[in-house]
Amino acid sequence: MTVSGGAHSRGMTNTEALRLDEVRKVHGADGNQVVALAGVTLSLPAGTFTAVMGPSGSGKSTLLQCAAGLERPTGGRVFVAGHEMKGDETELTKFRREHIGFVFQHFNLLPALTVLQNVTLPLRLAGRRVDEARAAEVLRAVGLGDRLSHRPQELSGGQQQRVAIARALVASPSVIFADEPTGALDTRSARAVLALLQQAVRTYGQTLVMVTHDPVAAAHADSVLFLADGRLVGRMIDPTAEAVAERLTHLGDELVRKGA
Ligand SMILES: Nc1ncnc2c1ncn2[C@@H]1O[C@H](COP(=O)(O)OP(=O)(O)OP(=O)(O)O)[C@@H](O)[C@H]1O
Repeated sequence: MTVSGGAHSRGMTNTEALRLDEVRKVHGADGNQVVALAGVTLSLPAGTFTAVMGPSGSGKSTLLQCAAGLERPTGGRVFVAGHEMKGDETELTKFRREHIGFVFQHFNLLPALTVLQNVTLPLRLAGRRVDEARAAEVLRAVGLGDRLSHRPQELSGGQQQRVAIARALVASPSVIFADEPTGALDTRSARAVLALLQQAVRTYGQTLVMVTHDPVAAAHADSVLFLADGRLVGRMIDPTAEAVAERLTHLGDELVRKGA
């Protein structure tokens, strides 16, 4: 299946933020190979929020890693904001620093740095001008304006994840990739983080791709892509948690019937 996002329903521009052309990823050596991605083609417009779902082992993390330039595909091509992601490790690192933001399940904040320093670190690493006033403004927007000089361990899990979101937003990347961003949070903090991610897309026009196992989290996205056996097998626009859960159950049934 090929997925192509149309003009966005809220009237956003249809600039392409992410494109994958027949992306394949094979892990392991000859004789012991696992096909994690079996040729994925998709196009996501800028300013959209996309969730990626599928059974365990269906290739979600691999898709995210390849799309974000953290893993090299075995075949196919990845374009971010019209630029093909290619080159040696140094070029890829530079490309990621300029174009890609990350939000991880376990926040990945540096414990020795303050909240403000954590948020400005990607700009420093990229050799970009550090505008502390803007960083503080983004931290205020995520509800942490009074925590700038705190260390991550002085914050709750939900607050730490909001710092990580501010860190991703401050660099204005072409795409933010979030891997199970609410996986380590209680329900209430998860809801706040999801609302914030949604706001980043709706208010700032950020493009966001989120891997999740949770239909409630996926329902915050504009559309959900379903993966099975390393292939895109479906797409749902304007998802509800119930509809996503039902689609996932049927996906599981289909795989059981096929003997996967
Ligand atoms: N480094 C690796 N070496 C070998 N096989 C791998 C490697 N990484 C992933 N795989 C395999 O590739 C397939 C896809 O894995 P991936 O982690 O992308 O799935 P996933 O959908 O994210 O799973 P989960 O929901 O359990 O996190 C699986 O069969 C997995 O075992």
